[in-house]
Amino acid sequence: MNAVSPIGYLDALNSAQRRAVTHGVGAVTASPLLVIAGAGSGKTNTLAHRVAHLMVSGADPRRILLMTFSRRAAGEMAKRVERITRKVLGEGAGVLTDALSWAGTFHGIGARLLRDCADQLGLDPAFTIHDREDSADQMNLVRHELGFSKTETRFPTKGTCLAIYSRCVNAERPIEEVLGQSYPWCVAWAAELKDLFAAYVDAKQQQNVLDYDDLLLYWAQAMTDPDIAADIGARFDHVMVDEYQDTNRLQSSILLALKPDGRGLTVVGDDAQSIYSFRAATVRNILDFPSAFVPPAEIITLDQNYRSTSAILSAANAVIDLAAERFTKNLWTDRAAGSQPQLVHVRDEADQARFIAEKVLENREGGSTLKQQAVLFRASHHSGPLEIELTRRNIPFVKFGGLKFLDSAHIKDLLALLRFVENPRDKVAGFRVLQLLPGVGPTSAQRVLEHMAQASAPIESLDSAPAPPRSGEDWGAFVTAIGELRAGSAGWPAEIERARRWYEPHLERIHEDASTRQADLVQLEQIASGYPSRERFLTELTLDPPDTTSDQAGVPHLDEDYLILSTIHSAKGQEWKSVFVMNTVDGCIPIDLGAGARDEIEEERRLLYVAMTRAKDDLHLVVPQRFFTHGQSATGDRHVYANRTRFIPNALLGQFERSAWPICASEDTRAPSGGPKVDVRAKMRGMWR
Ligand SMILES: Nc1ncnc2c1ncn2[C@@H]1O[C@H](COP(=O)(O)OP(=O)(O)OP(=O)(O)O)[C@@H](O)[C@H]1O
Repeated sequence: MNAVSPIGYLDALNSAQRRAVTHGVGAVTASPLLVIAGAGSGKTNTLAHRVAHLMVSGADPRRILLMTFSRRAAGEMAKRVERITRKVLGEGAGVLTDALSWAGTFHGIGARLLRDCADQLGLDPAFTIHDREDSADQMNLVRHELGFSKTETRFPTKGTCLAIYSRCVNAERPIEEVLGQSYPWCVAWAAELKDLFAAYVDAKQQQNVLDYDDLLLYWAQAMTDPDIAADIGARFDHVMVDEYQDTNRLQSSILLALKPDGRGLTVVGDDAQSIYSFRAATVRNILDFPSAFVPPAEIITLDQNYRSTSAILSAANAVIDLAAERFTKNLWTDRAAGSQPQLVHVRDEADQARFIAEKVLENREGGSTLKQQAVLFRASHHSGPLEIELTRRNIPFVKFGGLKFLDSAHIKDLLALLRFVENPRDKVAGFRVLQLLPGVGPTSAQRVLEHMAQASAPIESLDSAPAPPRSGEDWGAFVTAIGELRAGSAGWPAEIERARRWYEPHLERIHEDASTRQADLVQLEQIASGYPSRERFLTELTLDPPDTTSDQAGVPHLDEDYLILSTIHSAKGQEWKSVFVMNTVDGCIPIDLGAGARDEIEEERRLLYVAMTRAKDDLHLVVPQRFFTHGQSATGDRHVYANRTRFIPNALLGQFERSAWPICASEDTRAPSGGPKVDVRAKMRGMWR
């Protein structure tokens, strides 16, 4: 055992943090706790200490449920817990933290519990999970079958249908209300949409697939049975939820059903950072939490910010102070003032890109690595011109929140194959895989799937399936490969290599750039080796796909230096020495919104606040004055003028230092000249006289 006193590891915490960490520890069961943790106030640190402290004080790690916003956050939390626990228990800490197996996202935990309790719920535990794109494809199939794709006036698209469905489910609100408030142009289709959703649910059940929403919906439904709720609730002594401001109604119902009296329940969040209402998250969850219990939950507020200089914090406070409704009080810091955040006016997006690239290099000359700097933007496509500029100058960067690694066609193909093997009734996966074979189109794929659907052993039935007419030898190779994969003879993760060997000839036939894509497949194989089974791999990857290739692969990039580009949403929970916020103009932040969307405007304000509070030492908000309009030729020069974001009105300008780039004397600052020094015209005339 280490010489540190058992409680010494809590000395570095401030008193509010320490109260949050030790709340109820040692009592038979802790009363419910809400930690309101402002930006940079050490929320993650505090939660990690609480988990460690519980374990050090004798709590069974297998009975701790920790739910975070992303899988990455769960992983980071587990590492921190281990570091802290190690200080007290030395080497023995590893055993404890390894046993902390119930750490993950709401959806991931839901999937595990549903498989565990499948027989009680009438579910087949081999269900597969559809990601958003698969779900939209499934919705489209049903929409087509019901004849809605051929209506005279245009029926909502598959994406809109899925969004409406998802909103109803997650917000636990009737369709009429959702349509009236968020999709008024679809109100006339309410009856058809209900039929569509009913058929969509049937199709998923026939195929034994669950979509993202089902993971929460089925879990919540399961919890309405008192015996099942008691059984699941009794598995955990402590339930902790991070980023509670970004949970939805369904998640809060689940939580309250897990621990109806709130004992052992801790939620942590910040209402000022609630930015996921488009996924039906509601800030009401955090506000209503204390009064859900009798006696009400204890509230501990963390309001000391350790991250930012006081000049940055003061500007961020001023921005959020203008919010219509707010519950946390302003943060304070004892960090030095530092320089004021800069509002930098540039001519257009091209200048914005040049400015950022130059400044980033200048910072690097000054001793900051690229990784200590981040460029944040509201929408993924905003970074286009910057990506070009960085590439041109050879400045390496990694982008978060853009096109996901797993969205590429070849990765989706290979995953669909594995999913089809896992659950041969999964039509969306089957449809995709079969059409990889030469000569197989939707009709012959459909015929094979129907044949399989009628068989009790679908994969085995492939032997007697009608071979698609033009698939030739590839059909036999496909049936053999899929049979071997299903039998699992190679074992996991070796079987992914078998899958890849089957897929590679098709990859080469379908894609011209097959060799670059092959490298991704090898990388996928590496990622797969980090999971214990095919089922876990597919589940976790579908639920929380890596943002970028390097996000998962990590290791080869660790020593390299690169600039971070990120959407504001994906920057949540992170911090950098220098932060640049692009396009700080109306129309970008707030993003273009219809009139009357007050709640959405408020959320945009919080987004700017989240972006600003990511900065430790310096912050630049860049304001391009004009934007080229889309839909014109490359040489066209139509543009629109932009205004500084409404979230920084004139009254707040004192919080910022303003400048223009490139630096040139503007007209009104040029010194009056007192008339021309040389009368050139007179000289010219004099030449000939
Ligand atoms: N008691 C403390 N003493 C010194 N530094 C601390 C303390 N608590 C936290 N910090 C530091 O403050 C910074 C912010 O902490 P952390 O990332 O946990 O904040 P957070 O509350 O999760 O932030 P956000 O909600 O904005 O993402 C980190 O650099 C962390 O090391």
